[in-house]
Amino acid sequence: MYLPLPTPQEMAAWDKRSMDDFDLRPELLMENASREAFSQIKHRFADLAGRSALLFAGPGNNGGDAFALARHLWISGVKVMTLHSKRLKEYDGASGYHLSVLRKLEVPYAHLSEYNFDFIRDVDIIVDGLLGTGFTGELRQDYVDWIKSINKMGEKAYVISLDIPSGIDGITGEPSPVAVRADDTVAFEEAKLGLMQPEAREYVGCLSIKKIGIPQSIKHDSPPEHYVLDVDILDRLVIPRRTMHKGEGGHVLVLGGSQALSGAAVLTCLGALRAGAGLVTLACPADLARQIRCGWPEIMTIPLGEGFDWRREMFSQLKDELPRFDSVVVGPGMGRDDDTRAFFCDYLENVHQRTLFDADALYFLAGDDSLMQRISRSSEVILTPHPGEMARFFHVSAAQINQERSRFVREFSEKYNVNLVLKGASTLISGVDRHFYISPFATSNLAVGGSGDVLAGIIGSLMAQSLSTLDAASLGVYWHGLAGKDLENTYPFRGNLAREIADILPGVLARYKGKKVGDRVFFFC
Ligand SMILES: NC(=O)C1=CN([C@@H]2O[C@H](COP(=O)(O)OP(=O)(O)OC[C@H]3O[C@@H](n4cnc5c(N)ncnc54)[C@H](O)[C@@H]3O)[C@@H](O)[C@H]2O)[C@@H](O)CC1
Ligand SMILES: Nc1ncnc2c1ncn2[C@@H]1O[C@H](COP(=O)(O)OP(=O)(O)O)[C@@H](O)[C@H]1O
Ligand SMILES: [K+]
Repeated sequence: MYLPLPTPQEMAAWDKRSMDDFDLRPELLMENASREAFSQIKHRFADLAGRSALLFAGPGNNGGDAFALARHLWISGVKVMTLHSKRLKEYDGASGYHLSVLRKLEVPYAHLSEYNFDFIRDVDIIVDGLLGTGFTGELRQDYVDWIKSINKMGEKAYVISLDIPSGIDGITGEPSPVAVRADDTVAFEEAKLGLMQPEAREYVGCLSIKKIGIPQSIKHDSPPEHYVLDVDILDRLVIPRRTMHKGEGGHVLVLGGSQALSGAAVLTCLGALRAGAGLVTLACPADLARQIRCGWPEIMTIPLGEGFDWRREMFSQLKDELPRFDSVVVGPGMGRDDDTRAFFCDYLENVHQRTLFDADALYFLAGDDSLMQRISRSSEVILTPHPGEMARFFHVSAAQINQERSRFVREFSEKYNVNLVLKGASTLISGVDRHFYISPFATSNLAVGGSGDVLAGIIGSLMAQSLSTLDAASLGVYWHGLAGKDLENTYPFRGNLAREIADILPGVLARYKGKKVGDRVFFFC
């Protein structure tokens, strides 16, 4: 449901405790790691004998993984050349041990700085064991050159990165300044946080997570801060009882829409209905409600006041009705004028405890901290900003938010203690439990106007179906991402409508729920 995403520091602490508390020798963990990488290569090449492999071994334990892997390839009849970044005598510990075995087997090796890549004609397999979780800062120039050579040769060869593509920052996922472009990355024990960041996507290739024997109790005692959502989050949705009635599906109230932006509110309602809400009611200015009712018979409406504009006094019409709804989504297409703001302020005085704030509601909240104070520490409310909306809370640009997504989300959570969904590729969710949950999906098919309105409807619907707010957010973000990914098949060049995201929700759920994907991160190819 939630796969751990340790930072390099968290991972190093687990490694250390395995050795200190359980006497697990690093040579053993390295052997396990290399065997897992070996089985991934075997999965790609039916017959390994006679193939050629070039292994890049860096100065640390990542290099040691490459030495151990070189042995497995050699024994399988692969023509192996191992390139090491340090002088042979400088290798010690587990890496030194695996190197010594390699030398006894007389596996060919050469010092990287003395090796001329011009001699390489064709190579089948390139192993990137240059740098793993011990990589920090910017790459040294010789590493930049080696990585560029790997990428050049990789245009015609299969490239596998051990643990993480060399050059990728283990936290931010950014190439620093270049990184290996892998076909496969085999992450040892757990995927490192950087691998899930959008910046890392084009380098990681297919990601698989392979256990190397770190005791569960260690991970349990020192859990990481970040997790990635996995496909079995869909199991939170149970098959509906045949005898259920619509009231059991939950009743969502949407407060949104304005003359210029009626579509946003409709898309939210549609998202809620397609995500299984039994009933969806849209409350909006009366003339707008009349228009929407004509086109959308499935959406119930509460026409407020008269005309097309929101007014403060309209809230009195709604106030006593609020308790009959199971959740409320407020903001999509609502508009930002002063009268709308006044209505919104009145709503905040009487806020439904299961409220999702999106779009224009976020605009009002970001502009006035006293409004945020009214909902802060409400464990069941949720805010769903995109980076631009998040930026307003911090008086920075959307680009700055995207550069340090976790930091801003952490600061927001510490200040207000509410649930938050920071949208965009690799959407980040933070619950009042202070953990971070990352969506594995980066897909341009979701980057279309109205897509976020649909998401708000999905999460609102799940909140109305009695999931906890955090589960509703996690499941909603995953389901929405899955729909976007599925649309890639039909619309590889985009062009899908936001309403199509909503329309395929029940279908993708039926197709993917319960699907076993083993140790491969779903759709991370
Ligand atoms: N017990 C363990 O610690 C295990 C570690 N394993 C492997 O070991 C890796 C971590 O090993 P290490 O901690 O030795 O780290 P690395 O193998 O990533 O190497 C770290 C070394 O890289 C060099 N380096 C760091 N930043 C650099 C930069 N900007 N430019 C050039 N060189 C730089 C430094 O010499 C540093 O000592 C993991 O990613 C994994 O592949 C696995 O073998 C499993 C067990
Ligand atoms: N490249 C992408 N990969 C994954 N999800 C994306 C991507 N681009 C946009 N999204 C998702 O699409 C939705 C867009 O929401 P938003 O920006 O609020 O749009 P709108 O206001 O038009 O509805 C969000 O859920 C966001 O996470
Ligand atoms: K690597």
